[in-house]
Order: sequence, then structure tokens, then C-alpha cells
Amino acid sequence: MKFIQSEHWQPQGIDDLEPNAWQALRRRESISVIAGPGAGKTEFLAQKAAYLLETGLCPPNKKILAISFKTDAAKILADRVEKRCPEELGSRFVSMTFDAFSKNIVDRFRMALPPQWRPTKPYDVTFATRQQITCFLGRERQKNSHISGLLNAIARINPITFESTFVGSRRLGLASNDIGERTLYDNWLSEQVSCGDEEPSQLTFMTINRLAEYIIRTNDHVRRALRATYPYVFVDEFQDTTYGQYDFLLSAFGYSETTVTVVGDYKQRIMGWAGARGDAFHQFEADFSAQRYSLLLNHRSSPELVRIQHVIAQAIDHEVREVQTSNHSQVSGDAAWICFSRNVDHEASYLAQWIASDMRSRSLNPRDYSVLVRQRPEDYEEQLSSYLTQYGLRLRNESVKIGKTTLQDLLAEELTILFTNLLRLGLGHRNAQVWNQLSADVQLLRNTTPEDDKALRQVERRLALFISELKELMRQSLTPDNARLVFERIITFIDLNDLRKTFARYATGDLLEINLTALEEFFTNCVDTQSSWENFLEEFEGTNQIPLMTIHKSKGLEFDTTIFMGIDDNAWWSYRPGDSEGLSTFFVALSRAKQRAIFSYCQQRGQRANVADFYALLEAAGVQEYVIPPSVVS
Ligand SMILES: Nc1ncnc2c1ncn2[C@@H]1O[C@H](COP(=O)(O)OP(=O)(O)OP(=O)(O)O)[C@@H](O)[C@H]1O
Repeated sequence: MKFIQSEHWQPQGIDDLEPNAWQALRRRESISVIAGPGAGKTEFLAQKAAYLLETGLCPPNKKILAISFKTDAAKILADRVEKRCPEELGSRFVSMTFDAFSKNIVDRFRMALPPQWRPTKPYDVTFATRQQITCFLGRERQKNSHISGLLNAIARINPITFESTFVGSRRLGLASNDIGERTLYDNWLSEQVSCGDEEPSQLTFMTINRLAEYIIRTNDHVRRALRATYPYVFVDEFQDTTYGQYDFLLSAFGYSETTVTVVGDYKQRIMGWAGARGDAFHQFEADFSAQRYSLLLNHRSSPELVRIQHVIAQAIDHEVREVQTSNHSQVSGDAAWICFSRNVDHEASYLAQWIASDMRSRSLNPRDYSVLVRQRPEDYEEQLSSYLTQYGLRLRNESVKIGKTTLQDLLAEELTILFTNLLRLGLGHRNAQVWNQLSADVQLLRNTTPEDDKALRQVERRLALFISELKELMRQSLTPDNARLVFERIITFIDLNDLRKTFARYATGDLLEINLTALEEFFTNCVDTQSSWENFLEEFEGTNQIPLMTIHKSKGLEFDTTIFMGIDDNAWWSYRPGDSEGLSTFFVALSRAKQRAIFSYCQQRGQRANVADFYALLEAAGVQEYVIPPSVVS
């Protein structure tokens, strides 16, 4: 492959980068890029990956590691890189979540841990509830109250942030002067590692993170191998980094030749409750001698929405700089408004009617819209769905739990993507893009090198043969028995062993099993409600359904129109006026919209005394409130 000279390299898929982005792209040392919503941070990472790979700055035997916080964010970034670079280069871009990456280290190098910290093989991944932490602290209080400083240490601990802050900011094996703290830390970890005779270890992701950090810090061989494989590391949404994750990054790549690029927006810091550290950018810039760059364009939202976003941004940070937008408005009338309704029927009826009419007049699709809520999407689902149905529209709760995952995460899994593409072709969809992606994925699965023409042809032949068998099966009508056969045949064709060998995140542990079980459950649910394979696929993919999700799940996504429901004291029960995380959450929701943002207030759902800030800010930004007259709704 011929490399492009770095001075001749041009971005792909977009017209250009803004001047600061060009500088940040070309800088050889570690950098931080701080920019507002829609500034193109994810796009910047994709372009930088293409630049490093296409110019050979990241040589053929090396890889780029991109670390994200959520599975779908890792997938969005990987997809973007796939679009921006030739396939053979894109495969050297490894996009993983922090959790998957640290788990991978523990799974591969378990034996590098001292026996007392070595988990069983396999081990279970668990989550520590607040109650479990409180019980643990209670037990320690009773059992070890004689240990100097232990009671004081317990008194300083908040069970909610125990794992993220207390455990995450301390290192395994490093003697702390405070014996009480050390006892708590060691006992918390050792209870998880040694659960008694024959029982598998029960590790939380924070414990896995601490074990991985220990391996990297204490084992030169592992650390050197990691650094040699990844001369470039990217971290997206850096404002959400927890103490543990930051410490892991520092041990793995700090003070080394590896160049680390982090991007994020502190105004979108909405994971403080989950332990995101407030000083992540400053700490990173100090530890990695990183230069900071700011991006000043918004490529997503219309000028009117960018202006409103700026009013909210100023409430979060008085010194925030105004950004320009490269977009034009495509709608007439208001870009944003508040609609006031008295009861939930009134609200749902108005919104359904408005969406249906807007979709028709602007020829948009259901997935151009999204309904965002602070929490409990199921509380909004039934009412809104029943009114949308009157217009032939459907709503899909994408945050719904399926087994041990959520629908949104499940749909972003490699397993699900392969499965869905096979289903599409099995249904006889003639789609060159789907075929190309599938055939590339299957080549990857079967470990075929691009130079091996014979093997490539064989893989393609087998894929074509399988598709024709699948077509035959799917020509029959959809019945539970037939569907079961289709499911089993596809999973056998994909081959779970090949999946494990191909995707590092599936290589060890039970991630693949968790997703397979959830996939089967979701598949069966869709089969049970549909009468034909065509309808089934539509249901499965949610193509014609308006997504409903929590704001947290909407991070990184964008929609033409967002409808923000439940801005009231009940849904925002923990919000206190001026609370910056609450304002940031509001900001994230608003900034997902490209053209329109609708804020729906329903009196029956709750008062708006505690959340009066939000309405005052919207008013200051000139957003009008309209009372929906009963006559407007059917
Ligand atoms: N340089 C550019 N030129 C044109 N369009 C761009 C450019 N950079 C990004 N975009 C487009 O702008 C939109 C927002 O980009 P992206 O998702 O990368 O922003 P972001 O900064 O990561 O956003 P957020 O923090 O809000 O999730 C996308 O549709 C992307 O394709």
C-alpha cells in the first residue's frame, strides 16, 4: 500500500477541517481537544485515524487504540473510521470500551497477578449496589473496628461514590499510610476475588480496572507490549473519565512514546454521579504534557438552535466562547418552543399529531425524530404510543432492558450487526452496501488475508451458498419453528468461536453469552408479534419507529428533531437549582437536535418549581411557550 505524504493528505467525507482541527490533527505529541456539541470531535478522531494510517505515521505493524465509555460510542467511532479509510487500514483501528479493554487485560494476563489477587477462571462480572456497599462497610465496622483509622475512614465514605472515588483513586498493592483505608480497600477487593470454595470470583468493573492497572504497572513485559502495539491512543468523551479509568490510562500510556489524543466537552459532563472526575482535562494536560485545542464551529445544529445552546452553555460556564455554525435552517417558524399541556392525554395527543404532520410535510422518516426523557422511558411509552398509532406511527423504547443489556447496546454489538445483515440478505434485499459489509466481516471472521485470493473466493462462495439456503428458509412463512431454525442456522454460520477469535472483546469472559441470550430474547419477541418476515425485520431494526430513550443514552447521537418530555420536578427529583450536572444533562438533550427542539411540559406529570431554572433559561433565549388548547388535539 502506497502512503500519502502527510502534507498532501486531505480529509475524506467532509469538505474541510477548521484551522484548529488541522493543527490538532498534525501535532505529533499528546493533545486534548475541547469543543462543544456538534463541533465534530468524533469526526476529528475518525479523520486523525485516517491521517495516521494513510500517511504511514502509524506503521503497518502498529495499531490505533480508541477507548470509549459506552459500547455504542465505540461502535459509532469504529463505523466512522470504516467510512473514512480503506478497509485494509481500518482494521488497524481498535475501538473498545474502557471496561472491555481492562477486562481483556485481566483475562489475558491473569497469571501476572499475585495468587491472593488472582480471580478464578472464569469469573463473574457483577455490579455492586448501594446496599451491598453499605452492608460491606457495616461488616467492616463490626469486624475490624480495632484497626486504627478504620472507623474514621468509614465515616468519610459515601457509599454512592465508594467504588468510583474511594476504590478508583487508590492503587492495589501500594501501601497507604492510612491503615484503616488500606484495610477497607484490600478487603473489598479480596471479598470479590475469593468468594469461597469452588465459587467463581465476583468482580465489578471497578475491581477489574484496578487489577488491570496493577498488571500493567507491575509487569514490564505487558506494559511494553501494549505500548509497542498502540503508538496512538484516542479517548472520546473524556469529560466522563472516572478516577480508575484515568489512572489506568496513566499507568498504561503515561510517560511513554505513545501519543494520546483525548476529546470531550466538559459542558456535557453528565456522569459525575457515576464517578467522572471533574478535573480530567487539566490532569491529563499536566501528566501527558498535552497541548489543548478548542474547536469553534458547530456542524450539527441550525443557527437558531446554536444560539439557544449558547445561552445554556453560558449558565454552565460563564466564560464559554460563542460558536459559529456551518449549517442553515431548513424549517420555517420557530426552531424551538415549549408546549404546555394539562394532562398526559392532552400532551401525547398533541405531540403525536404534530410529529405526524411535520413528518408528512417535510418528508422525514420516523428515525429523524427522537423522544428524550430524563428517566423511566416506560412511563411515557404507552400513552404516546397509543396516540402515535392513530397516525400509523410507532415508538420504540431503546433504553429497555433485555437480559443483562439494553436494546440500544445490543443493536450496536458486532454479533447483532452480522446477524441483521444476514437476515436482510436472507430476505432477498438487494443491497450492495450490505453485501460488501457482510462479506468484509465474514472475511475478517474467517481470518482471510486480502492477498489470499483463493481463500477470499472460497469465503465469498460459502457466504453466497449460505444466503441462498437462508433465502429458501425465509421464503416459508414466519412461524416460531421456522424462526428458531433461522436463528440457529445464522448463529452456526457466524460461528461463535470465530467471533471470539476475531473480536478481542468477545475473546474472554461472558460478554458474548450475555449478548447471544439477549439477541435470542429480542428475536423471539419480534417473531411473536409479527406475521411475516418483512414485518419482522422492520420490527427488529426499528426502521420505522421513533426512538424513545433517556438523555444519557442519547449522548453522541443526533436527530433532526428532538422532543424533550418530562421537564418537571418529578422526573428531575434530584435536581437542585444551579446544579451543573443537571444543567449539562439539559444541554446534552438540547444539543442533539439539528433543526428543531421541542420541550414538552405536562402539568399532570409534576410541578416545575425545582426545574424553574430550565424554563427561565429558555425564556432568556427567547424560546416561546404555547399552551395547547384542548381543541387542537383530538
Ligand atoms: N468538519 C466537518 N465538516 C462537516 N461536517 C462535519 C464536520 N465535522 C463533523 N461534521 C458533522 O457534524 C455532526 C456532528 O459531528 P460529531 O458527532 O463528530 O460531533 P461531536 O463534537 O462529537 O458531537 P457531540 O459532542 O455533541 O456528540 C456529524 O453529523 C458530522 O458528520
